[in-house]
Amino acid sequence: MDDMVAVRVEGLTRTYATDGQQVVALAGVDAAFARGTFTAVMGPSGSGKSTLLQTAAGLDRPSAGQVWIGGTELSELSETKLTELRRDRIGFVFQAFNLIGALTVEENILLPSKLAGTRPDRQWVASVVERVGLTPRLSHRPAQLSGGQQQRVAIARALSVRPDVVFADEPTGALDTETAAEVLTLLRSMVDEFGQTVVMVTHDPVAASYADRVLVLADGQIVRDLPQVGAEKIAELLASR
Ligand SMILES: Nc1ncnc2c1ncn2[C@@H]1O[C@H](COP(=O)(O)OP(=O)(O)OP(=O)(O)O)[C@@H](O)[C@H]1O
Repeated sequence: MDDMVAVRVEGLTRTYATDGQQVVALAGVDAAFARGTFTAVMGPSGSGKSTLLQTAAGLDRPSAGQVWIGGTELSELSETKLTELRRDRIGFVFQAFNLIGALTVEENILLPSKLAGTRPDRQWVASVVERVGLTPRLSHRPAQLSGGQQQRVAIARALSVRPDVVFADEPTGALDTETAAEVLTLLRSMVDEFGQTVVMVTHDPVAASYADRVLVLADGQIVRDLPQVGAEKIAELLASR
């Protein structure tokens, strides 16, 4: 496996059986995500974006096809190994922040290392915390923070283990425009300054305009794979389908 590739999926297929009917959520997707890049995954509701993210992140098993995180192929892994891989090598950022209210900001950020029983790289964590602007807030609890600040905690937590990839599912969906721009600028800087890899599902062409690459899904397939073309052009492309 190419060292420059953070995530690769091949023939990724996910079908669901509901009421005796087969729903094809992903219909054989092939894609590679290079290290140090920021990709936006777009497409209409029901096109398979969340399913792509969930299967690529090892949260859900595909019906067929393969996923590699770094050099590791996931289908052979036991549930325990898969859980460890998710914890140690993948960062997650969700629309709803998903922080633990009873823990401080610092404890939330260090939680993945704590769960792994590993010693965090303090210098790395400090530089991430500094970059997201949370150094003065480390002893606060999530409820004492604004939505944008909470999402910055989630970003710092996702990056704390220096993952192979950060998967973000509508990370700005719950934020106002200005706060969303701050969060997207931060994700962008994590890629540019820290060489991290981000794959982000979004409905918002402006959010997608922060990425290097835009993948558009329709009916469980990639129908467009574009370099960054700007928010206006992205909105046009989505409307033309
Ligand atoms: N657990 C499930 N059981 C049955 N069908 C499902 C399940 N999860 C997803 N699907 C179906 O798979 C298809 C793709 O869903 P998915 O959530 O990946 O789309 P999406 O592009 O993320 O949509 P949205 O933008 O609305 O979140 C849809 O037709 C959906 O109804």
